[in-house]
This record gives sequence, structure tokens and C-alpha cells, in this order.
Amino acid sequence: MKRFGKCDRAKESKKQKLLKEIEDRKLPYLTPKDVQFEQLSKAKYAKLYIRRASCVPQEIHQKVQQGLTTLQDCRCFAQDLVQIKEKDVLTPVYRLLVGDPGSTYCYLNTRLFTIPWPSRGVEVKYSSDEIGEACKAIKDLNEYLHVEAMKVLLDDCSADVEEIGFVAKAATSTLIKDSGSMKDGTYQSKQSSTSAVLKDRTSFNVTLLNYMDPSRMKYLKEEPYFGMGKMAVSWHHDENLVERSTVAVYNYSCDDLGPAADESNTSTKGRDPAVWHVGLKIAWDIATPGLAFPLDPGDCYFMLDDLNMTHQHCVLSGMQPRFSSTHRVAECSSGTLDYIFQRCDVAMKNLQKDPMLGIPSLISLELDSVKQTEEIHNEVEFEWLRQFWFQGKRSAKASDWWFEPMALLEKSWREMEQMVRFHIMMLIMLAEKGYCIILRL
Ligand SMILES: O=C(O)CCC(=O)C(=O)O
Ligand SMILES: [Fe+2]
Repeated sequence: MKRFGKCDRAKESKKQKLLKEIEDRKLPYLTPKDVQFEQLSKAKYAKLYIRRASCVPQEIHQKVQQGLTTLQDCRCFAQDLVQIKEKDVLTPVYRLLVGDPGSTYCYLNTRLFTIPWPSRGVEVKYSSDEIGEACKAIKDLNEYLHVEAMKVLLDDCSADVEEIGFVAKAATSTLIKDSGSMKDGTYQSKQSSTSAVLKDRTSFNVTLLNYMDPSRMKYLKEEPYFGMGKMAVSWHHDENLVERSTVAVYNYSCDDLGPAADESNTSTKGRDPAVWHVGLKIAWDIATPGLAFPLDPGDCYFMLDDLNMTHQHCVLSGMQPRFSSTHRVAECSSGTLDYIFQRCDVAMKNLQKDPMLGIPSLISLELDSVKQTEEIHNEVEFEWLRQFWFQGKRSAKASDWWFEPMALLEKSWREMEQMVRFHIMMLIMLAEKGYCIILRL
């Protein structure tokens, strides 16, 4: 997994430079009570789309909020031990990954393993029926957010055929890159290719659920640039996502304070610290004011297209406990069980068994094939087994689904261990026979 490299160090020093430039003065930011809020949102934050709770079906609210509460009551959430600037840190928010069976999601050097949501053809035993229902509700929410995100993106496309909107343009430019040219395509085929691209970028395969009760979290960092107050999640870009994919978030702040939109009537400056907000800013830009928008229970927001690349976001704590469900298209090319089992198969191709005696031996002693086995051996050990067991039996609170594949991976790992041992034995034997061995591993 990625370590704190040169690039991170360069970013850190750029950040320190910015903080120095700002010194003690704080940068301006806007909330909906500021008159320029609308204008700034349109001009600089156009790819942020908010859907207020009143426009989301009541059935979704009821089932999702019940589901999140159940998962919390069953203690399925846990703090993650992540790496920030080479230090190990516990996240203030408690998290749980739900998603496609066998998928994982990496962030800040930690691999999280999905509690599978119900999927056709996959049998999942949940620890209780209520947990099963909760995962079903999250899956239905996922489907709803996918459909809504598609509508928003396609609306933007169909607004005007000539002057297509930002998202369609981005999708179309990908198509041009992929197909070399669009000259011979009909309008319909362009449209359907565009919607296929947009479909891929909104087919969320995981959701990272968050939970935090601020009354139990005494120490929270202050937002450093704008003075937005306490942060539950610091400024960041979401990692490991399919390029230009949407991130859709359902907010459930267990608010008994009345609607957050009340903010628009108050005359105090800045955001209301009692209400949960999401903060947004343009990355590395200290000229454009930031945004803090308040969230009522059931509000959803979407970070469309490349917003997550060009902008950073943070979560500003309110007073009440809060859940969120953050739906993502995780980049899974090396993050699924299918993938890692295929890798194991590749390594096993170099192992044969004597048909009579059943004694295993290596087929090839070529350096490349031994090296490849060792790479796969390490990948299974460090990216999967250690990552999984380090998190203990946390996933078992919701389901025992991962234990069987983990046992299979461990079996493969043992076989690869044996293959390395064979190889070393061969080298020793050759050395004893007087061969000169040059190791280039
Ligand atoms: O809770 C939210 O609104 C967003 C959380 C977030 O940014 C994250 O989990 O990456
Ligand atoms: Fe995020």
C-alpha cells in the first residue's frame, strides 16, 4: 500500500506555505445566510448538487434511518486506525463499509472489507435479521442515489444538444479519447455512449458509513483555514475512486434542534456550531471563499464529475450524533476477492505434485517466476490477511461472510510459503554442489 512519499512531502510543504501566508487571519467562507452564497455556488461549486430531505421518498428515510440505528445498536461501527503523514491515527468517526460482496476499499493505507449487501446469486448469513434488513435498506438507498445521480448528470446533457453541460462534455471527451473519433457516430449512439459512461461513474459499489457522537468525542481538530469550527473529518479528497465518478452522501444527523435552514434567519457571522455542515474549498486556492452548507436529517448531497479532484471537502461537527452514508465507485481493479484469487492461481501454476507420491515441487526455477510468486505471496499477506486480521473480528458483528475466503487465502499463502522454501532449498543444494549463485531478487 502507498507510503508517505515524495509527493506527499511536497504537498505538506505547500500546505504549510499556505498556512504561513494566511498566518492568523482567517479566509472568508459563505453559508446560505450570506447573500453571495447562491452566486458563489453557481460560479465555483457548480458540481455540488444538494437534494433536500423533502424531495427524497419517505420510505427511504424511514428504512435507512432505522437501519443505521440498528447497525449502531449492534456495535457494527469501529474507529479505523489509518496512516496520516506516516503516523498511525484513530479516526474520530466510527465507520463501516457495506457494498458488493468480496469488494474492499482502501483509504489512508487501510483496506476495509465490505459487509455484503444483498446481491443476486450470493448467499449472505447476517448476524441477525435486523442487520440483514439494514443492509437491504442501504442497498436500496444505493440504487436510489445511483438513479438520481444519473438523472442529474443526464439532465445536464439534454439541456441543450449543441451546448452540452459540463458533465456530458467530460463524458464525451472520454469517449473521444477511447474511440479515437466521434465523426462517424450518430447522435443517438453518442447519447447512449455518454449515458453508458455516466452509468459507470454512478454505479456505486460500496458505501462507507460514518457515525460520530460529538458529546463522546471531546477532542476534535479546529478547521485551520477559515475558522469553520470543529471538524469530524478533516479536509481531504476521497481516495481510490474511479476517475470522475460521483460521490453521493445521505446525511442523518439525529437532530432535535429544528431545521438547519433556520440558519438563514440568524444574524451571527459564520456557521452555526450546533448544526452539522459539510465544508468545501477549491484545492490550493486561497482566493476563492470556502463554502459551509448545513445539513438537515435526510438531506443528500452529490459531488459530481471531477468535483472531488478539483475541490476538497471536510465535515464540520454539530452537537447531535450523526450518521452518513457515502456512496462511491471504488477503483477495485486490485481490490476484489476475484482478483486476489486469480493472482493466487497465477502463483500456483508454478507448483506441481508428483502424481504417484503427491510430493510438491516447483515447475520453474526461473528468476522471473520465483519473483512473481514472491510478489503475490506478499500481496496476499500484507494487503489481505494482515489488513483483515489487524481489524480483528470487527466484520463478524454483522456477518461471518469473510472468514471462509480468508481461510482459503491463508491456505494459498501457506502454499506460497512452501514454494519460497523449495526455492531456497534448491539454491542451497546448488551452492553445495559448487555452483556460483548470483541473487538478484
Ligand atoms: O459524512 C460526510 O458527509 C462525508 C464524509 C466523508 O467525507 C468521507 O467519509 O470521506
Ligand atoms: Fe470524503
